[in-house]
This record gives sequence, structure tokens and C-alpha cells, in this order.
Amino acid sequence: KQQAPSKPIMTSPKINKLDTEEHVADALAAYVGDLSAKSIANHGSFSVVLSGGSLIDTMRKLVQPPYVDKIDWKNWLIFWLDERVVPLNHPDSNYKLAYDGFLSKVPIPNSNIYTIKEGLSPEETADEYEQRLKQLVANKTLKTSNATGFANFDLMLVGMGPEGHVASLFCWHFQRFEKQKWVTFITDSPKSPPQRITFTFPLINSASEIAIVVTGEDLADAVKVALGKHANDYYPLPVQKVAPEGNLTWFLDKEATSQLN
Ligand SMILES: O=C(O)[C@H](O)[C@@H](O)[C@H](O)[C@H](O)COP(=O)(O)O
Repeated sequence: KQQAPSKPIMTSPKINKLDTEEHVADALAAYVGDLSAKSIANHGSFSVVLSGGSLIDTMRKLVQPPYVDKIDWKNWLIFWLDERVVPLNHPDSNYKLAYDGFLSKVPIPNSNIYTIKEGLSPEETADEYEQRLKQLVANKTLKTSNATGFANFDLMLVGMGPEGHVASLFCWHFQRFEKQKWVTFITDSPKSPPQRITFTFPLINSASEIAIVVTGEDLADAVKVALGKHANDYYPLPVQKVAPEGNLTWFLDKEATSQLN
């Protein structure tokens, strides 16, 4: 008798409900520090994908003792889940936000920081970033997902907007349905500024670890839709499409879970 093909094993997300934003920052630093040590022991590097927004501030404990002194920063590789198509020194740049709050405070080599190329159109910026990721996979700087053939990042740190967007993948925008491209672009982002590039869901979901970091009351409605008892997949919020082949961990504070029963 023929056997049914085995289904991929989807591990259910780990949901950390913490009291305050300060507790989220502590738990996030412990989680990232632990993953950094494991990844570097396992394959010599730690590829980390950053979001913009409040995430960088919530990462603040990593640049303080004990983490700042313990982490093997020289083996970190930094990428962006989404980036605004503006010069790197522009106030809207996610690179500038990360540099000011995080990267300028730790000794990650400049050559390990993969910023967008300046001066291109949004489409060209996305294509150029995708090509660079493919080269890094080809020269084995980045791993490949055996399941999908997309790059397999060690960790993606994901923030969420009040209507459930992640990266620059928004509810009523087609980019969220992209299947082939690794990186795509948007020129009418509902969150300012309008021109951005963004990782696509197939690339996001090829990661080993994803942390969704959500704090504050304005995100409580989206958390209720994503994690509450009425959550369904009929027209899922972008955040509900985050389903990595590796592990998914939510970090939430009390305000963000205030609408959950
Ligand atoms: O470039 C961006 O705007 C971000 O990458 C975006 O996806 C962000 O992570 C969310 O909008 C959450 O932002 P907050 O954490 O500030 O709510």
C-alpha cells in the first residue's frame, strides 16, 4: 500500500507573555545572546535580520553588560527585513536607526553589515539586495534552506504594525503574495515613507528562528486577531503568515495582550 507523503513538521509558536516592555527587553536580550552563542558554535557565524520601528530600542539590553561583553560580535552578519529607499544618513533610514541605537555600540565589522545600495530606484534597490543575498548563499556566507532553496537566516527580529503588517508587507498590497522573489519593493507604503524594499514571505519563512516583538496597547487589536480564539486563516493579517520552517517565538508585554482573554 502506498504511503501518504509525510507532512513537514510545523512546531507551534512559543508565546512569551511578559509584564512590561522592560521585561520584554530583558527576555529578548537573553534569547538573542543564547542564539548567537549556539549559531557561532554550530557554524561560525550568526546572521541577524533587523526590522525598523521600536524593535531597535527594545534591543537596548544587548549593548549593555553582561551581553555587550559576552557576545562574539565579530561573527555577526547584519541584514534588513525591510528598508526605506532613502540615503543611509536620512532620518527615515532603518540602517541609521539601527546604527544610532545598536550598531555603533558593538564591534560588528563594517564588512558584515549589509546595507542597501544608495541612489537606485526602489525596484533596482530590491533587485540589487536580492542578488547580493544570492551571492552570499553561493559563497556559503549564508546557509540555504534545504526545504525552499531560499537563504536560511539564523534569526529574524520582526516588529508588527497596528494593522498587523510585518516587514513592508501590508494587508491590501500584493507584495504579501510574492512567491518567487526574495526581495521586493513597494512605492505606496501606507506607513511613511512610501518607497521601501522588503523581504518576501518565502524568504522570511525560510529562517531558522523568528522573533516577533510586540509591545504597547496600540498593537493589542492585531494581537487579538493573530493569537486570540477567533484567529482564522480566511484573510490572514501579514503577521499570521509568519510561519518559519524553524522556530517562532513571540515576545509580548501586558499592554499588547490586553485584548486576549
Ligand atoms: O521599516 C519599518 O517601518 C519597519 O521595519 C516595520 O515593519 C516595523 O517593524 C513595524 O511597522 C513596527 O513598527 P513599530 O515597532 O514602531 O510599531
